[in-house]
Amino acid sequence: MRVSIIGAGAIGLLTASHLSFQGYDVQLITRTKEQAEKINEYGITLKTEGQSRTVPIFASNHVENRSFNDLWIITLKQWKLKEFFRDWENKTPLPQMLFLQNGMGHLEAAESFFPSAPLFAGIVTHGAMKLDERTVRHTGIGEIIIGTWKGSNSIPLMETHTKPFPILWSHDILKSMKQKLLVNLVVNPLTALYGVNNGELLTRPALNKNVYALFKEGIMALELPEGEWGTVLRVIQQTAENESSMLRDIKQERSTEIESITGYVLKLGEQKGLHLPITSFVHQSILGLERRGKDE
Ligand SMILES: NC(=O)C1=CN([C@@H]2O[C@H](COP(=O)(O)OP(=O)(O)OC[C@H]3O[C@@H](n4cnc5c(N)ncnc54)[C@H](OP(=O)(O)O)[C@@H]3O)[C@@H](O)[C@H]2O)C=CC1
Ligand SMILES: CC(C)(CO)C(=O)C(=O)O
Repeated sequence: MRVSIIGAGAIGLLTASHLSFQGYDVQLITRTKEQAEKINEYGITLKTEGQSRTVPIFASNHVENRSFNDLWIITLKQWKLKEFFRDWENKTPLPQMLFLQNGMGHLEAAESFFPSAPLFAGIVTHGAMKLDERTVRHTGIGEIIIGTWKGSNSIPLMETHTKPFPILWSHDILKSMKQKLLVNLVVNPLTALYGVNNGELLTRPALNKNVYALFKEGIMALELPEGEWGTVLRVIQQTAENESSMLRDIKQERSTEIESITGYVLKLGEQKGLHLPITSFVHQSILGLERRGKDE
């Protein structure tokens, strides 16, 4: 199967190297020509605990042989998706597309831009950190869960339960997305506000209380059961050493995905007439930090 991965950041590099190990014919689409040249010359180096493996991958800063691709995996940040949608709107034929973003709302947007393309939603519970243009560290072993969003029920990637890169198929992807949204609602803004790794949310008792308070608002808005606390704890433990993607964005003074995570939950709460003061507080706080680099 020929797979193009759009976006060579942490998740793009991680996914490209593992799919290549699994035997897929992978093409990686970078934003810059320089990054593509580096990857073509030296390959991708994947670092895990005590191990380092390099794999040759073909990279380019534009999509080549569009019609011969079986699948595109989009690993751009949420705020880059609009540009991607506009670039490919009204262009046919389009291959199957799998979106791996955190947050919600992007699949509805994709559907309106690509009404005839088969769309898949995916959630990622791995932790990954891009160390340089061609090197990624797998900081937490999780899984990728995929489900149909629109148009096709055939699995775009083979299901595999093998660690360190399991790919699982969900028949209720919306539920899986809500569960992941709950994790990101709690972990991402709090780690970004306190400047701590994911694991410290649990090991510092004072922070732990805030994690739980935010979780309570989240399950109310998303109509999820109290038992989801176990899911939140499991992902935090699996990615304990990881800096959340939002913490990294704040540190690097980039935009965050706050609107697709906390903003989405606040809108949902508003529609349901719910009072979500802690969610609202962290939303405003992240917006404040996000603007800091831009305004000063
Ligand atoms: N990292 C993690 O541990 C996890 C991340 N996720 C989610 O996965 C998604 C991706 O995150 P992550 O990989 O960390 O983000 P990164 O910022 O590391 O990667 C995004 C990549 O997209 C590239 N890009 C931007 N514009 C274009 C373009 N026009 N064409 C091609 N590439 C482009 C960026 O390039 P450049 O840097 O050159 O601008 C960057 O390399 C997010 O939604 C995130 O929330 C989910 C779970 C865990
Ligand atoms: C799973 C988790 C919380 C890993 O850090 C993540 O999704 C992120 O950082 O955005």
